[in-house]
Amino acid sequence: MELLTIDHVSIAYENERNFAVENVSFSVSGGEYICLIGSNGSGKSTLLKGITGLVHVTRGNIERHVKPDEVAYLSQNHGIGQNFPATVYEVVLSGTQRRDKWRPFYTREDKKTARQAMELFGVTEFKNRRIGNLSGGQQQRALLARAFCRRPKLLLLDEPCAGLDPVITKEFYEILYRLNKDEKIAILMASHDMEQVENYAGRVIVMDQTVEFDGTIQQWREKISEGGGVHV
Ligand SMILES: Nc1ncnc2c1ncn2[C@@H]1O[C@H](COP(=O)(O)OP(=O)(O)OP(=O)(O)O)[C@@H](O)[C@H]1O
Repeated sequence: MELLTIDHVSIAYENERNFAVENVSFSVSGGEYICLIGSNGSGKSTLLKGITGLVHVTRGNIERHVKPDEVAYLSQNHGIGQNFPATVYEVVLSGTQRRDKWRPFYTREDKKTARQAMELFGVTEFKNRRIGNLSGGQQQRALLARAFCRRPKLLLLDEPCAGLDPVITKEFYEILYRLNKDEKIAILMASHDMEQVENYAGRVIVMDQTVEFDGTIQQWREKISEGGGVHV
């Protein structure tokens, strides 16, 4: 089942002749694990923001064949302010609120979902701590637990492990892989971490404003060995 169709999309921030993303087309199907790779400034984050609606798509069209609540987005860890006035439990629980069914209270079912998500992502022990007091990796896990509460079909991730140590990073990618395999959540992730891309991605899309390559990791390796690689 197709979740997302990106059709000849171009995105410019200011000057309409200076595109950060240019004429990009591809689609994402249920259960795929796709890594968007490319050098700094190649348009990966911009494309993800275009998909989420955070930036305006200048030309072309993005069709989402899923409800807005079925898409979750997690960006780079910029560190939540220490004084952010919510505990891990409150942040995770807020993920159960759906835009189409807003309620002024949480049900017993919502609380159970939040507890399960905290357990799954290993943040139960921090549940009463302010999220801003956690380490970067713990915060990212809590935010992923929050995203998971929505039962998303598609998870968009923008370098979610930037700045995290290698052990935490590996753990985080293992969680993502499990989500993809066990829960069949499709993943579209911008990444510079080629080890993770090699280990987990079923498909890689190489960007340089436009799509330079779209295929399996094996096909990508072959292209590189033939000398056709793009610097990432
Ligand atoms: N808010 C903005 N206003 C103007 N230009 C922007 C803005 N954000 C990004 N750009 C420009 O758009 C282009 C694409 O940037 P983008 O952040 O999408 O690349 P990226 O592939 O995600 O890079 P990185 O790997 O460094 O995160 C770059 O030239 C960048 O300078």
